[in-house]
Amino acid sequence: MSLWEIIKRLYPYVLPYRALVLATLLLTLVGSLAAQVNPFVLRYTVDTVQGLLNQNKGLTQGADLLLIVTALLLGKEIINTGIQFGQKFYGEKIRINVSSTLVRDAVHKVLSYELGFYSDSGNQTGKLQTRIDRGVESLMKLVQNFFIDILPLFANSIVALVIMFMANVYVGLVAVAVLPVYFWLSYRQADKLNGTRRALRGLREARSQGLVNLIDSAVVIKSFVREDYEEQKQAQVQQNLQEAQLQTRKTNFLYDGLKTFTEQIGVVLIIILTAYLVLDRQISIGAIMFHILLFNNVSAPIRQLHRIYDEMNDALTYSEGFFDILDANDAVEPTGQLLPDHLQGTFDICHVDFTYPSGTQALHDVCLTIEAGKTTALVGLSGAGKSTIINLLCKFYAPDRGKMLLDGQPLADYNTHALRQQIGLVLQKNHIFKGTIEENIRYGVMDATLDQIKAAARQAYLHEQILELPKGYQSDAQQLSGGQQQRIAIARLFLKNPPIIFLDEPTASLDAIATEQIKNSLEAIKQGRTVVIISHSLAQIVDADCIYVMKQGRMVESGTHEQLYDRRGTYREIFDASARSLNIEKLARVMVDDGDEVEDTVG
Ligand SMILES: Nc1ncnc2c1ncn2[C@@H]1O[C@H](COP(=O)(O)OP(=O)(O)OP(=O)(O)O)[C@@H](O)[C@H]1O
Repeated sequence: MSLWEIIKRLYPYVLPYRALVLATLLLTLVGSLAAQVNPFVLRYTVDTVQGLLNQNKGLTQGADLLLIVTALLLGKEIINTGIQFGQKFYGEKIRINVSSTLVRDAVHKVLSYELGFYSDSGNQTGKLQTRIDRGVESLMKLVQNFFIDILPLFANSIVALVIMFMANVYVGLVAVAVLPVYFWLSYRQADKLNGTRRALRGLREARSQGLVNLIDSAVVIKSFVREDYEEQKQAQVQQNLQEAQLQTRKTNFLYDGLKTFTEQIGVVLIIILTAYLVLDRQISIGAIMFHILLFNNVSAPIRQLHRIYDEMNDALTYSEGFFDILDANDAVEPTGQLLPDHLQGTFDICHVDFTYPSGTQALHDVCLTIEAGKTTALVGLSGAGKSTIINLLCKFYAPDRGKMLLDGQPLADYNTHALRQQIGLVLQKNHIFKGTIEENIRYGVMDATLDQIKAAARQAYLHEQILELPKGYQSDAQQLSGGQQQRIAIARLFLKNPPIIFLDEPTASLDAIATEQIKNSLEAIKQGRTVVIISHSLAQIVDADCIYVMKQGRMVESGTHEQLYDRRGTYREIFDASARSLNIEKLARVMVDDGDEVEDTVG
């Protein structure tokens, strides 16, 4: 991305603050004029003092001069303070406002993208965050540099140079002659440092990320006694950081020294030339200080040049990745117009193929019907493609080929948000937001009352456990056990109360008692709704109205439990393996010996 392209992209963001921009530019102009007051005052002072001395006049006659000079310098300083404040404040205001609009836009865009966007290798959680942070940070450095460094410093420099030329062309030429050397040194410095600041930041992030990972992985590290290994890994990162820091410092000290040396050569040349001109009676003695101070103003921005150049490079590098996020219009979730007002809830899936963005083909020519008001179970070994079917039914992804209909209408035609309002989804591992239990359950219906939340928690067999916590519903939800978090997700479902329910291993992390309780609760909510359930637990699927069996992305069998059992195919294989793993024969014998009803338990 070129600098011009970046400016064009930033233009609409800066446009609403054009009044501020104009005010900043005006202040810059006034500030650059005010910065030249000192040389004039000093020249006037030296020349007047010299005149007084020549006339053998002393302190009494010079008192007026001191008063005038004091008033001038103080007045200028007061004005300058105001100008600098205004300039920095307005510059910062533009920067802060533009940066928050950029972040808002990025968040809005990211939320509007389909799931496939997040699974792209460059967009995974941490990377996306880094791209947004770095992009905005570097763009804002550019805006800040422009208003706070580049504009004021260069305006000062140009005004000072013009004044030098106007006062004396030869002195002006000497000042200009030093500049190319100065520019060249700054360019070399920036070139040497090119990327090192970026590398340094990367290493610092790696170090702090490493520490975070250490804490997250503490249990595994300790259980495998890998403390020494992890320490060495961290030490290596620290060593790289140390070397990069030293290298940066060395380059900076060297080039800063060379630049100061060049500047001093400029000062010496100006002193020699102006002294010669004074002795030749071409200019007054005050002009020596006058030119030296002006030269100082000319060289000031160039001292910052290598930093500005480097930060500009950063903006060029990172802004591209950031604007890519804003521009990923292909990834925006497609949304249909059809409103699912009177849904029956019959899904027809015909000859569907689906491939994840990573290239894994998860479904091959899949056909199934999910009948309205009935419970359909999906069974199959790990990786068979069961969850993928739910992903497609929720419109998280679109199929590569084949038809997907809901109540006879293409699923793609339904308004995505309205459709998802009608669907309740409970997964094997459910996300719990940072916040209280109440807030987490409320996610199901944002304006639910506390009583409604409690009722949902009761249905999910969570209420009693919440009451035992010191802070009750205000406890931190992320501190709950896996099983309790699962019940929060189920409570969200009860609160939302949708006509279509997808359950992907809903009781996976629950203990036996909780599983039984939740199973009963889910039985109640299933009534009259379209339910799709995925479960490795036989107890959850044997009662389903229809069971579909999947193998390696294909639908291989379907029917009721009894039909599939008799067929002695894949379902029977899975069923027998599950029975063996549960040691069901022994359990049954124990229960028979105990005189219990076996049939109820074995199903
Ligand atoms: N987000 C994803 N990106 C890429 N590939 C994926 C993604 N999710 C699943 N897959 C792949 O798709 C295939 C089907 O996965 P899916 O999760 O649908 O299986 P499943 O039958 O639900 O398995 P399990 O019972 O273990 O949950 C697998 O090969 C899996 O690796």
